[in-house]
Amino acid sequence: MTATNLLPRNRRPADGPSPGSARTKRRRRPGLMLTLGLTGLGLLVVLAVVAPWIWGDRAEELGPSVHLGSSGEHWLGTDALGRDIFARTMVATRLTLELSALATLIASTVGITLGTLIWVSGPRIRAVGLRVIDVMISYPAVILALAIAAILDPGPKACVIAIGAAGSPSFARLTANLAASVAGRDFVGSARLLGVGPLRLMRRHILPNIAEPLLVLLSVSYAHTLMALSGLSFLGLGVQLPDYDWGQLLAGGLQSLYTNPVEAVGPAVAIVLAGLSASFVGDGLAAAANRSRRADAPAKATKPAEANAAAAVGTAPAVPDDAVLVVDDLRVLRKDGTALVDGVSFHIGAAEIVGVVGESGSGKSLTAMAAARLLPGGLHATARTAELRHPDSAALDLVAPGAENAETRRRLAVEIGIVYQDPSASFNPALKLGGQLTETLRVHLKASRREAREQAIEQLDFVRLTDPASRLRQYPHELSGGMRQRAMIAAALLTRPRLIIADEPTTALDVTVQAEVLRLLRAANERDGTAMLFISHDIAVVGDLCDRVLVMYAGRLVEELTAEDVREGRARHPYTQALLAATPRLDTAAAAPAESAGGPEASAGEPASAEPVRTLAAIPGRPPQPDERPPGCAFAPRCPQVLAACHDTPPPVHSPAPGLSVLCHLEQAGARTGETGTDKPLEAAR
Ligand SMILES: Nc1ncnc2c1ncn2[C@@H]1O[C@H](COP(=O)(O)OP(=O)(O)OP(=O)(O)O)[C@@H](O)[C@H]1O
Repeated sequence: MTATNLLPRNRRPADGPSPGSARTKRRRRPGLMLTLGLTGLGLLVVLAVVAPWIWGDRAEELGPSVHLGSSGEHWLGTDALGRDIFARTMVATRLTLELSALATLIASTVGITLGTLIWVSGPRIRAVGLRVIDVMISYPAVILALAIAAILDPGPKACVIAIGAAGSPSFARLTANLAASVAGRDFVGSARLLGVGPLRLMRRHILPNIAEPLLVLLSVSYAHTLMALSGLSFLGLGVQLPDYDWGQLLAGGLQSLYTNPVEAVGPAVAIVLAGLSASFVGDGLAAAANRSRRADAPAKATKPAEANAAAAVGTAPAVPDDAVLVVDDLRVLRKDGTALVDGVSFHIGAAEIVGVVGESGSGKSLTAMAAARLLPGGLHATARTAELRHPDSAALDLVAPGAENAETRRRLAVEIGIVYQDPSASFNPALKLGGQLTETLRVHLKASRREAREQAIEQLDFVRLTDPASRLRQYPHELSGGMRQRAMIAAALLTRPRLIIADEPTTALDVTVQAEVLRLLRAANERDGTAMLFISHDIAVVGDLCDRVLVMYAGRLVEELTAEDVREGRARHPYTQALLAATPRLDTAAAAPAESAGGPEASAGEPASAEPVRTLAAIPGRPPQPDERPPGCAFAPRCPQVLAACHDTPPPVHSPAPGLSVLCHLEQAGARTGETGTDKPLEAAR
């Protein structure tokens, strides 16, 4: 395992060009291009407005001298009827720009709507829709426009429709693809939890965040449209006399190309300059966007295989009456049947904080997301029981297929609060904090604007954000990372939820802010009696904050123990022992080696002691991929205490006391001394 693999997702180096690569070089001077483009387009717009007033009469005035060359009176000569070509070129600016704008508007509106519909439809329609669009894009837009224009009657209306229709597939594909990439971000997950429907999700949360690349396409598309319209007019399919645009003028000029070439110069130069200006705006916007874009973390990739059965830790013998979340034999499966989370069972009582700890990829987040009905597309969950319980109403089934309805969404939104890992991805960057914080209260609790605002201020105050009222008017980027995470906690607390899921809420923060965030979570738990599922790589943090700790390895729970056991270092499973051994402690810490399972995460930010007392242990090797789990214990290849049985026999569950369980052959083999407990046969434990 490399050190990079061990890093949390938001700390891994992003894929992208190295400094000095070709792409980086092309990004230079976005400001200059943008300025040139905007200036050019600005001048053209001014010209379009004023030209008919200034040159309108002169452009229509017939003269005795036809096909005149360039002169002081007629800078660009005259046409076949003696009209001044410079004046006509200036006047044609308005019609040319108007028609191009109209066609671009049609292309973008139709395309974005189509892309949105494709994205919100089910996976099958989406796949077919994208395939059809790919085929349409593979035909040059001008050829498509020519075909459409030829079918319709020649004229500007036909051309605008033809070019608009031909340009729409590009917008549709970009919209659908960008929406898919933004859909995985935390704030979209939150919005889904809040019960926001797909169309509103698209309008409010996705479109504003993909506006930038769409804007770039808009400028580039405008340049192409202008060229295409001029081309169709030039071919006689576009603007018809007595009206004229630059394409029309160019067609007239080309008839006398050999006798009076200057006639073609004016419209040709105008077309090129306008096209270049629009392209510059597009390129400048793209370069500026590239510079500011944060690189996305690499996508997770796994290979198909068959699920591997094993005994389960955490099946508490007695679920308390006040349990808020009860999960029994939870599996999260890929479409091919591979279990990413395999047979996880646990419960969280009212006011209890349960920690889940494990290496990257062990299934912590998927377990949590399944509990909030927020699994990403392509995955589904099954369970013997997965319920959010409420003393006054029926339990909410968290995995039942087809249970999505308004009441389910409302209960999920109100009863579960989520705090994500990356504070910068937790809020929609395009919306002010106020609207985002008050949304759930207004939509699901029908609070008035004033009540929702007061609640938001109260929670922001609780998380110790200064001047909470003015924070509501700020955008997320105006807050520091720690402030954003505190605002996220405030957002999660707004409905006074029964359960908070905190998915590595401190991993992206520096060590002082981490401590503050942990204090706030504890305070919220004490104030409201909120149950909490707290996920972390860091077993020391989990031991400090939580009441009970679940240890996950390769998609399964391998040990359940009390936080006191964690603090005292009383782990039974060799994996938990290794995590503890790899965790620096303020009283005994030494530097952690890079190749350790808990090492880099656990040691981040911890001060090393001047007097190293013990060396932190490393766990060689890496966890298996979900489809490569061995038939026996998944930890066996890395286990320092491995037995022969570990390699090919699934380990049994051993429960030495209520609330304590461990999935390990060592317990049954009597390899430990002085322990008491009940070994369950494998079948009984499942
Ligand atoms: N959308 C997905 N499609 C397919 N596989 C996925 C998906 N999301 C996660 N996985 C896989 O499921 C397994 C568990 O992932 P999960 O994100 O729950 O792990 P984790 O313990 O939370 O890791 P981390 O600490 O890095 O967030 C991993 O092998 C991961 O590659």
